[in-house]
Amino acid sequence: MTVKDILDAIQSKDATSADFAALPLPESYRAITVHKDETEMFAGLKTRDKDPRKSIHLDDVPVPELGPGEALVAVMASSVNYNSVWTSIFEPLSTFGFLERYGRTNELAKRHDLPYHIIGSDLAGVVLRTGPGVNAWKPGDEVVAHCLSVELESSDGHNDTMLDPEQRIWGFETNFGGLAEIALVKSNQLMPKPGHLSWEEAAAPGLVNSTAYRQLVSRNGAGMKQGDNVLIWGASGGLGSYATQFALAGGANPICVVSSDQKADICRSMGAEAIIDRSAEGYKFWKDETTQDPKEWKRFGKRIRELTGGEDIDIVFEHPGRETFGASVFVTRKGGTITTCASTSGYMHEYDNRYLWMSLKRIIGSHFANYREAWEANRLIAKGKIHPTLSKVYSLEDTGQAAYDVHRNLHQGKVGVLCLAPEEGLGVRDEELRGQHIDAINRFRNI
Ligand SMILES: C/C=C/C(=O)SCCNC(=O)CCNC(=O)[C@H](O)C(C)(C)COP(=O)(O)OP(=O)(O)OC[C@H]1O[C@@H](n2cnc3c(N)ncnc32)[C@H](O)[C@@H]1OP(=O)(O)O
Ligand SMILES: NC(=O)C1=CN([C@@H]2O[C@H](COP(=O)(O)OP(=O)(O)OC[C@H]3O[C@@H](n4cnc5c(N)ncnc54)[C@H](OP(=O)(O)O)[C@@H]3O)[C@@H](O)[C@H]2O)C=CC1
Repeated sequence: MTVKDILDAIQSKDATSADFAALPLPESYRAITVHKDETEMFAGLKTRDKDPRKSIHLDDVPVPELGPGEALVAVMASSVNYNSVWTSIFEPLSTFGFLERYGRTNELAKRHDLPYHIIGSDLAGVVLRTGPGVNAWKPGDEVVAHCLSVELESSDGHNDTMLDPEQRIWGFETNFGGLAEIALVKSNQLMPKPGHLSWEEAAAPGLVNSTAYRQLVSRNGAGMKQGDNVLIWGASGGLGSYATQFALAGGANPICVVSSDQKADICRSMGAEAIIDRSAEGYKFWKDETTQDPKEWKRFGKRIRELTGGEDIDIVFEHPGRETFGASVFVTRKGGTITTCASTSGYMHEYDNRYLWMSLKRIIGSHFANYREAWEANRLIAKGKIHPTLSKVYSLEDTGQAAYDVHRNLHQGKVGVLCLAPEEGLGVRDEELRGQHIDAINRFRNI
Protein backbone atom coordinates (compact mmCIF):
# COMPACT_ATOMS: atom_id res chain seq x y z
CA MET A 1 0.00 0.00 0.00
CA THR A 2 1.30 3.45 -0.94
CA VAL A 3 -0.04 6.99 -0.79
CA LYS A 4 -0.89 6.55 -4.50
CA ASP A 5 -3.74 4.17 -3.50
CA ILE A 6 -5.07 6.83 -1.14
CA LEU A 7 -4.96 9.40 -3.90
CA ASP A 8 -6.82 7.01 -6.25
CA ALA A 9 -9.58 6.61 -3.67
CA ILE A 10 -9.87 10.38 -3.20
CA GLN A 11 -10.06 10.93 -6.93
CA SER A 12 -12.54 8.14 -7.61
CA LYS A 13 -16.05 9.52 -7.56
CA ASP A 14 -17.61 6.58 -5.73
CA ALA A 15 -15.30 5.67 -2.80
CA THR A 16 -17.39 5.37 0.36
CA SER A 17 -16.43 6.01 3.95
CA ALA A 18 -16.12 2.23 4.38
CA ASP A 19 -13.73 2.11 1.40
CA PHE A 20 -11.53 4.76 3.02
CA ALA A 21 -11.67 2.99 6.38
CA ALA A 22 -10.62 -0.26 4.67
CA LEU A 23 -7.61 1.28 2.93
CA PRO A 24 -4.45 0.04 4.67
CA LEU A 25 -2.19 2.86 5.77
CA PRO A 26 1.17 3.12 4.02
CA GLU A 27 4.30 2.52 6.09
CA SER A 28 5.76 5.88 5.22
CA TYR A 29 4.89 9.16 3.57
CA ARG A 30 6.70 12.26 2.31
CA ALA A 31 6.89 15.22 4.62
CA ILE A 32 8.58 18.61 4.89
CA THR A 33 10.93 18.60 7.86
CA VAL A 34 13.64 20.50 9.63
CA HIS A 35 16.36 18.48 11.39
CA LYS A 36 17.37 18.74 15.03
CA ASP A 37 21.06 18.32 14.25
CA GLU A 38 20.94 21.41 12.02
CA THR A 39 19.55 23.98 14.44
CA GLU A 40 22.89 25.80 14.59
CA MET A 41 23.41 25.88 10.82
CA PHE A 42 22.68 29.63 10.55
CA ALA A 43 24.58 30.71 13.67
CA GLY A 44 26.10 34.16 13.22
CA LEU A 45 24.04 35.07 10.14
CA LYS A 46 21.63 37.99 10.01
CA THR A 47 17.94 36.97 10.01
CA ARG A 48 17.58 38.06 6.40
CA ASP A 49 20.48 35.83 5.28
CA LYS A 50 19.12 32.64 6.85
CA ASP A 51 17.87 30.65 3.86
CA PRO A 52 14.93 28.26 4.39
CA ARG A 53 15.94 26.40 1.22
CA LYS A 54 18.96 25.08 3.13
CA SER A 55 17.14 23.92 6.27
CA ILE A 56 13.91 22.57 4.77
CA HIS A 57 14.00 18.90 3.73
CA LEU A 58 11.60 16.50 2.02
CA ASP A 59 11.89 13.19 3.88
CA ASP A 60 10.17 9.81 3.98
CA VAL A 61 8.80 9.42 7.49
CA PRO A 62 6.81 6.68 9.26
CA VAL A 63 3.06 7.16 9.84
CA PRO A 64 2.57 8.14 13.51
CA GLU A 65 0.47 6.07 15.86
CA LEU A 66 -3.11 7.37 16.12
CA GLY A 67 -4.31 8.28 19.62
CA PRO A 68 -7.72 8.90 21.22
CA GLY A 69 -9.50 12.00 19.90
CA GLU A 70 -7.16 12.23 16.90
CA ALA A 71 -7.41 11.83 13.15
CA LEU A 72 -5.00 10.95 10.37
CA VAL A 73 -5.71 13.05 7.30
CA ALA A 74 -4.55 12.57 3.70
CA VAL A 75 -3.32 16.06 2.85
CA MET A 76 -4.18 17.21 -0.66
CA ALA A 77 -2.79 20.73 -0.20
CA SER A 78 -1.28 22.98 2.43
CA SER A 79 0.06 26.51 2.59
CA VAL A 80 3.16 28.34 3.80
CA ASN A 81 2.70 30.36 6.95
CA TYR A 82 5.29 32.65 8.46
CA ASN A 83 5.54 30.31 11.47
CA SER A 84 7.16 27.77 9.12
CA VAL A 85 9.62 30.50 8.13
CA TRP A 86 10.45 31.00 11.82
CA THR A 87 10.88 27.23 12.28
CA SER A 88 13.13 26.98 9.23
CA ILE A 89 15.47 29.75 10.38
CA PHE A 90 15.36 28.54 14.01
CA GLU A 91 14.17 31.95 15.27
CA PRO A 92 13.32 33.29 17.77
CA LEU A 93 14.17 29.82 19.08
CA SER A 94 14.38 26.28 17.77
CA THR A 95 10.97 24.59 17.69
CA PHE A 96 12.59 21.35 18.90
CA GLY A 97 12.36 22.82 22.42
CA PHE A 98 8.55 22.89 22.04
CA LEU A 99 8.51 19.26 20.90
CA GLU A 100 10.71 18.17 23.82
CA ARG A 101 8.50 20.04 26.29
CA TYR A 102 5.33 18.51 24.77
CA GLY A 103 6.96 15.08 24.79
CA ARG A 104 7.52 15.31 28.52
CA THR A 105 3.80 15.77 29.27
CA ASN A 106 2.64 12.15 28.75
CA GLU A 107 3.42 8.83 27.07
CA LEU A 108 1.46 9.53 23.88
CA ALA A 109 2.87 13.05 23.50
CA LYS A 110 6.35 11.48 23.38
CA ARG A 111 5.56 10.68 19.73
CA HIS A 112 6.12 14.36 18.95
CA ASP A 113 9.66 14.53 20.33
CA LEU A 114 11.64 13.36 17.30
CA PRO A 115 14.94 14.37 15.67
CA TYR A 116 12.88 15.82 12.80
CA HIS A 117 9.98 18.29 12.89
CA ILE A 118 7.23 17.91 10.28
CA ILE A 119 6.04 21.48 9.91
CA GLY A 120 2.97 23.20 8.46
CA SER A 121 -0.17 24.61 10.10
CA ASP A 122 -2.77 24.41 7.32
CA LEU A 123 -4.29 21.57 5.35
CA ALA A 124 -7.15 20.60 3.09
CA GLY A 125 -7.67 16.89 2.62
CA VAL A 126 -9.59 13.74 3.44
CA VAL A 127 -9.93 11.92 6.77
CA LEU A 128 -8.27 8.48 6.64
CA ARG A 129 -8.66 7.21 10.21
CA THR A 130 -10.14 8.48 13.44
CA GLY A 131 -9.03 7.47 16.92
CA PRO A 132 -11.17 6.23 19.82
CA GLY A 133 -13.78 8.73 20.98
CA VAL A 134 -14.12 10.55 17.66
CA ASN A 135 -17.76 10.67 16.56
CA ALA A 136 -18.04 13.92 14.58
CA TRP A 137 -15.78 12.83 11.71
CA LYS A 138 -15.30 9.68 9.70
CA PRO A 139 -12.98 8.33 7.00
CA GLY A 140 -13.71 9.95 3.65
CA ASP A 141 -14.81 13.33 5.05
CA GLU A 142 -13.37 16.28 3.12
CA VAL A 143 -11.92 18.70 5.64
CA VAL A 144 -9.71 21.62 6.43
CA ALA A 145 -7.85 21.78 9.75
CA HIS A 146 -7.27 24.78 11.97
CA CYS A 147 -4.05 24.81 13.95
CA LEU A 148 -5.21 25.06 17.57
CA SER A 149 -4.14 22.06 19.63
CA VAL A 150 -5.42 22.04 23.23
CA GLU A 151 -5.71 19.50 26.03
CA LEU A 152 -8.42 21.30 28.10
CA GLU A 153 -7.60 19.42 31.31
CA SER A 154 -7.32 22.65 33.26
CA SER A 155 -10.24 25.03 33.90
CA ASP A 156 -8.28 27.93 32.39
CA GLY A 157 -9.20 27.22 28.78
CA HIS A 158 -12.87 26.52 29.18
CA ASN A 159 -14.11 30.07 28.50
CA ASP A 160 -11.68 30.62 25.66
CA THR A 161 -9.67 27.64 24.43
CA MET A 162 -6.71 29.87 23.49
CA LEU A 163 -6.19 30.31 27.25
CA ASP A 164 -5.54 26.61 27.87
CA PRO A 165 -2.11 26.26 29.54
CA GLU A 166 -1.42 23.36 27.15
CA GLN A 167 -2.37 25.41 24.08
CA ARG A 168 -0.09 24.69 21.10
CA ILE A 169 0.04 25.59 17.45
CA TRP A 170 -0.11 22.37 15.42
CA GLY A 171 2.83 21.99 13.03
CA PHE A 172 4.85 24.60 14.99
CA GLU A 173 4.69 23.52 18.62
CA THR A 174 3.60 19.97 17.72
CA ASN A 175 4.93 17.51 15.18
CA PHE A 176 3.14 15.86 12.21
CA GLY A 177 2.08 19.13 10.53
CA GLY A 178 0.32 19.85 7.27
CA LEU A 179 3.20 20.24 4.80
CA ALA A 180 3.13 16.50 4.16
CA GLU A 181 1.14 13.79 2.44
CA ILE A 182 -0.40 12.68 5.74
CA ALA A 183 -0.96 14.71 8.91
CA LEU A 184 -1.96 13.93 12.47
CA VAL A 185 -4.45 16.31 14.10
CA LYS A 186 -6.77 16.40 17.06
CA SER A 187 -10.24 15.75 15.66
CA ASN A 188 -11.50 19.06 17.09
CA GLN A 189 -9.15 20.81 14.64
CA LEU A 190 -11.27 19.58 11.74
CA MET A 191 -13.83 21.70 9.90
CA PRO A 192 -15.73 21.08 6.65
CA LYS A 193 -13.84 21.94 3.49
CA PRO A 194 -15.61 24.77 1.63
CA GLY A 195 -17.15 22.98 -1.36
CA HIS A 196 -16.65 25.76 -3.90
CA LEU A 197 -12.86 25.80 -3.51
CA SER A 198 -10.10 23.61 -4.88
CA TRP A 199 -7.84 21.81 -2.42
CA GLU A 200 -5.12 24.46 -2.58
CA GLU A 201 -7.60 27.33 -2.32
CA ALA A 202 -9.27 25.70 0.69
CA ALA A 203 -5.90 25.18 2.40
CA ALA A 204 -4.82 28.81 2.03
CA PRO A 205 -6.96 30.87 4.45
CA GLY A 206 -7.09 28.69 7.63
CA LEU A 207 -4.36 30.05 9.89
CA VAL A 208 -4.27 33.67 8.82
CA ASN A 209 -8.02 34.04 8.29
CA SER A 210 -8.79 32.71 11.78
CA THR A 211 -6.07 34.87 13.32
CA ALA A 212 -7.29 38.03 11.58
CA TYR A 213 -10.87 37.19 12.61
CA ARG A 214 -10.01 36.99 16.31
CA GLN A 215 -7.60 39.92 16.23
CA LEU A 216 -9.93 42.31 14.43
CA VAL A 217 -13.53 41.10 14.59
CA SER A 218 -13.96 38.96 17.69
CA ARG A 219 -14.75 40.48 21.07
CA ASN A 220 -11.59 38.70 22.26
CA GLY A 221 -9.71 41.02 19.91
CA ALA A 222 -10.52 44.55 18.77
CA GLY A 223 -14.29 43.97 18.31
CA MET A 224 -14.39 46.06 15.12
CA LYS A 225 -17.64 47.85 14.33
CA GLN A 226 -19.14 49.64 11.33
CA GLY A 227 -17.39 52.84 10.40
CA ASP A 228 -14.16 52.12 12.32
CA ASN A 229 -10.97 53.40 10.71
CA VAL A 230 -8.72 50.34 10.68
CA LEU A 231 -5.02 50.74 9.93
CA ILE A 232 -3.84 47.47 8.35
CA TRP A 233 -0.10 46.88 8.04
CA GLY A 234 0.89 44.52 5.22
CA ALA A 235 -2.63 44.77 3.83
CA SER A 236 -1.98 42.48 0.86
CA GLY A 237 0.07 39.94 2.86
CA GLY A 238 -1.08 36.77 4.62
CA LEU A 239 -2.87 38.27 7.63
CA GLY A 240 -3.52 41.66 6.04
CA SER A 241 -5.37 40.33 2.98
CA TYR A 242 -7.97 38.81 5.33
CA ALA A 243 -8.04 41.80 7.71
CA THR A 244 -8.75 44.03 4.71
CA GLN A 245 -11.62 41.78 3.64
CA PHE A 246 -13.05 41.70 7.19
CA ALA A 247 -12.87 45.48 7.43
CA LEU A 248 -14.65 45.92 4.08
CA ALA A 249 -17.25 43.21 4.73
CA GLY A 250 -17.94 44.64 8.21
CA GLY A 251 -18.57 48.20 7.04
CA ALA A 252 -15.31 49.56 8.41
CA ASN A 253 -12.85 51.80 6.61
CA PRO A 254 -9.51 50.06 6.01
CA ILE A 255 -6.41 52.21 5.66
CA CYS A 256 -4.12 49.76 3.90
CA VAL A 257 -0.34 50.00 4.22
CA VAL A 258 1.68 48.23 1.50
CA SER A 259 5.14 48.54 -0.07
CA SER A 260 4.58 48.64 -3.84
CA ASP A 261 2.25 49.85 -6.59
CA GLN A 262 1.30 46.31 -7.38
CA LYS A 263 0.24 45.64 -3.79
CA ALA A 264 -1.68 48.93 -3.74
CA ASP A 265 -3.56 47.73 -6.84
CA ILE A 266 -4.45 44.46 -5.16
CA CYS A 267 -5.91 46.36 -2.18
CA ARG A 268 -7.85 48.59 -4.56
CA SER A 269 -9.22 45.56 -6.36
CA MET A 270 -10.45 44.18 -3.01
CA GLY A 271 -12.42 47.43 -2.61
CA ALA A 272 -10.12 49.48 -0.38
CA GLU A 273 -9.76 53.17 -1.19
CA ALA A 274 -7.35 54.51 1.43
CA ILE A 275 -3.92 53.13 0.64
CA ILE A 276 -0.46 54.13 1.83
CA ASP A 277 2.61 52.92 -0.05
CA ARG A 278 5.19 52.94 2.75
CA SER A 279 8.07 52.52 0.27
CA ALA A 280 7.02 55.30 -2.08
CA GLU A 281 6.37 57.65 0.84
CA GLY A 282 9.64 56.63 2.51
CA TYR A 283 8.67 56.51 6.19
CA LYS A 284 11.66 56.04 8.49
CA PHE A 285 10.27 55.59 11.97
CA TRP A 286 13.77 54.84 13.33
CA LYS A 287 16.61 57.34 12.89
CA ASP A 288 19.06 54.64 13.87
CA GLU A 289 18.89 51.25 15.64
CA THR A 290 18.00 52.80 19.00
CA THR A 291 16.25 56.11 18.26
CA GLN A 292 12.77 56.63 16.87
CA ASP A 293 11.71 59.73 14.98
CA PRO A 294 8.38 61.15 16.25
CA LYS A 295 8.38 63.58 13.29
CA GLU A 296 7.92 60.57 11.03
CA TRP A 297 5.04 59.27 13.21
CA LYS A 298 3.42 62.69 12.69
CA ARG A 299 4.01 62.67 8.93
CA PHE A 300 2.40 59.24 8.81
CA GLY A 301 -0.54 60.42 10.95
CA LYS A 302 -1.00 63.45 8.72
CA ARG A 303 -1.20 61.19 5.68
CA ILE A 304 -3.83 59.06 7.44
CA ARG A 305 -5.85 62.21 8.21
CA GLU A 306 -5.67 63.20 4.52
CA LEU A 307 -7.13 59.83 3.59
CA THR A 308 -9.86 59.79 6.25
CA GLY A 309 -11.01 63.39 6.01
CA GLY A 310 -9.26 64.35 9.24
CA GLU A 311 -10.02 61.31 11.38
CA ASP A 312 -7.57 59.18 13.34
CA ILE A 313 -7.34 55.41 13.65
CA ASP A 314 -9.81 53.42 15.76
CA ILE A 315 -7.99 50.10 15.43
CA VAL A 316 -4.44 49.30 14.37
CA PHE A 317 -3.96 45.76 13.03
CA GLU A 318 -0.33 45.28 14.13
CA HIS A 319 2.17 42.54 13.32
CA PRO A 320 5.40 44.11 11.92
CA GLY A 321 6.37 44.93 15.52
CA ARG A 322 9.47 46.90 16.47
CA GLU A 323 9.73 48.87 13.24
CA THR A 324 6.14 50.17 13.26
CA PHE A 325 4.82 49.88 16.82
CA GLY A 326 5.76 53.38 17.96
CA ALA A 327 3.95 54.84 14.97
CA SER A 328 0.97 52.54 15.51
CA VAL A 329 0.49 53.71 19.10
CA PHE A 330 0.89 57.35 18.06
CA VAL A 331 -1.67 57.38 15.20
CA THR A 332 -4.41 55.64 17.21
CA ARG A 333 -7.24 57.95 18.27
CA LYS A 334 -8.20 58.64 21.89
CA GLY A 335 -9.70 55.47 23.33
CA GLY A 336 -8.62 53.44 20.31
CA THR A 337 -7.07 50.00 20.15
CA ILE A 338 -3.79 48.58 18.94
CA THR A 339 -4.17 44.84 18.48
CA THR A 340 -0.99 42.84 17.91
CA CYS A 341 -0.29 39.21 17.06
CA ALA A 342 3.35 39.31 16.02
CA SER A 343 6.66 41.09 15.75
CA THR A 344 8.15 40.22 12.38
CA SER A 345 10.73 43.03 12.53
CA GLY A 346 11.66 42.53 16.21
CA TYR A 347 9.81 41.73 19.43
CA MET A 348 11.35 44.32 21.77
CA HIS A 349 8.93 47.17 21.02
CA GLU A 350 9.37 50.80 22.02
CA TYR A 351 6.62 53.37 22.06
CA ASP A 352 5.93 56.65 23.84
CA ASN A 353 3.69 55.59 26.69
CA ARG A 354 2.40 59.15 27.25
CA TYR A 355 0.37 58.79 24.06
CA LEU A 356 -1.09 55.55 25.35
CA TRP A 357 -2.13 56.55 28.86
CA MET A 358 -3.02 60.22 28.29
CA SER A 359 -5.23 59.23 25.37
CA LEU A 360 -6.64 56.13 27.05
CA LYS A 361 -5.57 53.75 24.27
CA ARG A 362 -5.45 49.99 24.69
CA ILE A 363 -2.97 47.41 23.44
CA ILE A 364 -4.48 43.94 22.98
CA GLY A 365 -2.36 40.83 22.51
CA SER A 366 -3.98 38.33 20.18
CA HIS A 367 -2.89 34.86 19.11
CA PHE A 368 -4.50 32.51 16.57
CA ALA A 369 -8.17 31.83 17.41
CA ASN A 370 -10.24 29.52 19.57
CA TYR A 371 -12.16 26.65 17.94
CA ARG A 372 -15.35 28.69 17.71
CA GLU A 373 -13.56 31.67 16.12
CA ALA A 374 -11.77 29.39 13.66
CA TRP A 375 -15.11 27.78 12.80
CA GLU A 376 -16.79 31.18 12.29
CA ALA A 377 -13.91 32.33 10.09
CA ASN A 378 -14.10 29.13 8.01
CA ARG A 379 -17.89 29.53 7.74
CA LEU A 380 -17.40 32.95 6.14
CA ILE A 381 -15.09 31.35 3.56
CA ALA A 382 -17.61 28.56 2.92
CA LYS A 383 -20.39 31.09 2.36
CA GLY A 384 -18.32 33.08 -0.13
CA LYS A 385 -18.25 36.18 2.09
CA ILE A 386 -14.46 36.09 2.49
CA HIS A 387 -12.19 34.65 -0.19
CA PRO A 388 -8.84 32.87 -0.31
CA THR A 389 -5.95 35.11 -1.32
CA LEU A 390 -3.87 32.40 -2.95
CA SER A 391 -1.26 33.79 -5.34
CA LYS A 392 1.25 31.11 -6.27
CA VAL A 393 1.26 27.34 -5.78
CA TYR A 394 4.38 25.20 -5.32
CA SER A 395 4.99 21.45 -5.29
CA LEU A 396 5.93 19.77 -2.02
CA GLU A 397 9.49 19.43 -3.38
CA ASP A 398 9.70 23.23 -3.76
CA THR A 399 8.46 24.13 -0.27
CA GLY A 400 11.90 25.54 0.62
CA GLN A 401 11.61 28.04 -2.22
CA ALA A 402 8.05 28.88 -1.17
CA ALA A 403 9.23 29.60 2.38
CA TYR A 404 12.15 31.63 1.01
CA ASP A 405 9.69 33.81 -0.97
CA VAL A 406 7.64 34.48 2.16
CA HIS A 407 10.76 35.17 4.25
CA ARG A 408 11.99 37.70 1.68
CA ASN A 409 8.53 39.30 1.23
CA LEU A 410 8.54 38.36 -2.49
CA HIS A 411 5.03 36.92 -2.37
CA GLN A 412 1.48 38.29 -2.42
CA GLY A 413 -1.34 37.08 -0.16
CA LYS A 414 -0.85 33.38 0.49
CA VAL A 415 1.47 30.83 -1.05
CA GLY A 416 0.06 27.32 -1.52
CA VAL A 417 1.69 23.89 -1.63
CA LEU A 418 0.33 20.80 -3.40
CA CYS A 419 0.87 17.73 -1.23
CA LEU A 420 -1.04 14.71 -2.62
CA ALA A 421 -2.98 16.75 -5.21
CA PRO A 422 -1.32 16.02 -8.57
CA GLU A 423 -2.38 19.35 -10.04
CA GLU A 424 -4.18 22.60 -9.19
CA GLY A 425 -7.93 23.05 -9.49
CA LEU A 426 -9.11 19.67 -8.12
CA GLY A 427 -11.62 19.09 -5.33
CA VAL A 428 -14.31 21.62 -6.29
CA ARG A 429 -17.75 20.27 -5.32
CA ASP A 430 -19.97 23.35 -5.68
CA GLU A 431 -19.47 24.86 -9.12
CA GLU A 432 -22.47 27.15 -8.76
CA LEU A 433 -21.18 29.01 -5.69
CA ARG A 434 -17.72 29.05 -7.24
CA GLY A 435 -19.12 30.67 -10.38
CA GLN A 436 -20.65 33.46 -8.31
CA HIS A 437 -17.28 34.36 -6.76
CA ILE A 438 -14.73 33.28 -9.33
CA ASP A 439 -13.20 36.73 -9.84
CA ALA A 440 -12.70 37.25 -6.12
CA ILE A 441 -11.28 33.72 -5.71
CA ASN A 442 -8.74 34.42 -8.47
CA ARG A 443 -7.90 37.99 -7.44
CA PHE A 444 -4.40 37.19 -6.15
CA ARG A 445 -3.53 34.46 -8.66
CA ASN A 446 -0.26 34.67 -10.54
CA ILE A 447 0.62 38.24 -9.65
C1 LIG B 1 -0.59 30.75 14.57
C2 LIG B 1 0.72 31.31 14.17
C3 LIG B 1 1.40 32.03 15.04
C4 LIG B 1 2.64 32.70 14.73
O1 LIG B 1 3.13 32.74 13.61
S1 LIG B 1 3.33 33.49 16.08
C5 LIG B 1 4.99 33.85 15.55
C6 LIG B 1 5.90 32.69 15.83
N1 LIG B 1 6.01 32.42 17.24
C7 LIG B 1 6.95 32.96 18.02
O2 LIG B 1 7.82 33.68 17.57
C8 LIG B 1 6.91 32.64 19.50
C9 LIG B 1 7.94 31.66 19.82
N2 LIG B 1 7.95 31.36 21.27
C10 LIG B 1 8.73 31.96 22.15
O3 LIG B 1 9.52 32.83 21.79
C11 LIG B 1 8.66 31.48 23.56
O4 LIG B 1 7.93 30.30 23.61
C12 LIG B 1 8.03 32.50 24.55
C13 LIG B 1 8.90 33.76 24.66
C14 LIG B 1 6.63 32.88 24.12
C15 LIG B 1 7.97 31.83 25.93
O5 LIG B 1 9.24 31.40 26.29
P1 LIG B 1 9.41 30.08 27.17
O6 LIG B 1 10.85 29.84 27.39
O7 LIG B 1 8.65 29.02 26.55
O8 LIG B 1 8.70 30.42 28.51
P2 LIG B 1 9.22 31.35 29.70
O9 LIG B 1 7.98 31.72 30.41
O10 LIG B 1 10.10 32.45 29.22
O11 LIG B 1 10.14 30.38 30.53
C16 LIG B 1 9.59 29.33 31.22
C17 LIG B 1 10.14 29.40 32.65
O12 LIG B 1 9.78 30.67 33.22
C18 LIG B 1 8.98 30.45 34.37
N3 LIG B 1 8.00 31.51 34.50
C19 LIG B 1 6.96 31.77 33.67
N4 LIG B 1 6.25 32.79 34.12
C20 LIG B 1 6.83 33.20 35.28
C21 LIG B 1 6.54 34.21 36.25
N5 LIG B 1 5.44 35.00 36.05
N6 LIG B 1 7.35 34.36 37.27
C22 LIG B 1 8.44 33.54 37.42
N7 LIG B 1 8.75 32.55 36.57
C23 LIG B 1 7.95 32.40 35.53
C24 LIG B 1 8.34 29.11 34.12
O13 LIG B 1 7.91 28.53 35.30
C25 LIG B 1 9.45 28.33 33.48
O14 LIG B 1 10.35 27.93 34.49
P3 LIG B 1 11.28 26.62 34.29
O15 LIG B 1 12.13 26.87 33.07
O16 LIG B 1 12.10 26.55 35.54
O17 LIG B 1 10.37 25.46 34.11
N1 LIG C 1 0.05 35.09 16.59
C1 LIG C 1 -0.55 34.55 15.57
O1 LIG C 1 -1.53 33.84 15.73
C2 LIG C 1 -0.06 34.76 14.20
C3 LIG C 1 1.08 35.45 13.98
N2 LIG C 1 1.53 35.60 12.71
C4 LIG C 1 2.77 36.35 12.52
O2 LIG C 1 2.42 37.57 11.87
C5 LIG C 1 3.47 37.98 11.01
C6 LIG C 1 2.94 38.26 9.61
O3 LIG C 1 2.39 37.06 9.08
P1 LIG C 1 1.79 37.07 7.60
O4 LIG C 1 0.85 38.18 7.43
O5 LIG C 1 1.31 35.71 7.31
O6 LIG C 1 3.12 37.37 6.77
P2 LIG C 1 3.30 38.00 5.31
O7 LIG C 1 4.76 38.05 5.09
O8 LIG C 1 2.44 37.25 4.34
O9 LIG C 1 2.70 39.46 5.40
C7 LIG C 1 3.25 40.42 6.26
C8 LIG C 1 3.28 41.76 5.57
O10 LIG C 1 3.72 42.71 6.51
C9 LIG C 1 4.41 43.76 5.84
N3 LIG C 1 5.66 44.00 6.53
C10 LIG C 1 6.69 43.14 6.70
N4 LIG C 1 7.70 43.73 7.37
C11 LIG C 1 7.28 45.00 7.61
C12 LIG C 1 7.88 46.12 8.25
N5 LIG C 1 9.10 46.04 8.78
N6 LIG C 1 7.18 47.28 8.30
C13 LIG C 1 5.95 47.36 7.76
N7 LIG C 1 5.33 46.33 7.15
C14 LIG C 1 6.00 45.17 7.08
C15 LIG C 1 4.69 43.29 4.40
O11 LIG C 1 3.81 44.02 3.55
P3 LIG C 1 4.32 45.28 2.69
O12 LIG C 1 5.75 44.99 2.32
O13 LIG C 1 3.42 45.32 1.51
O14 LIG C 1 4.15 46.48 3.56
C16 LIG C 1 4.27 41.83 4.41
O15 LIG C 1 3.64 41.47 3.21
C17 LIG C 1 4.54 36.89 11.09
O16 LIG C 1 5.51 37.28 12.02
C18 LIG C 1 3.77 35.69 11.60
O17 LIG C 1 4.60 34.76 12.28
C19 LIG C 1 0.85 35.16 11.62
C20 LIG C 1 -0.31 34.48 11.79
C21 LIG C 1 -0.82 34.16 13.11
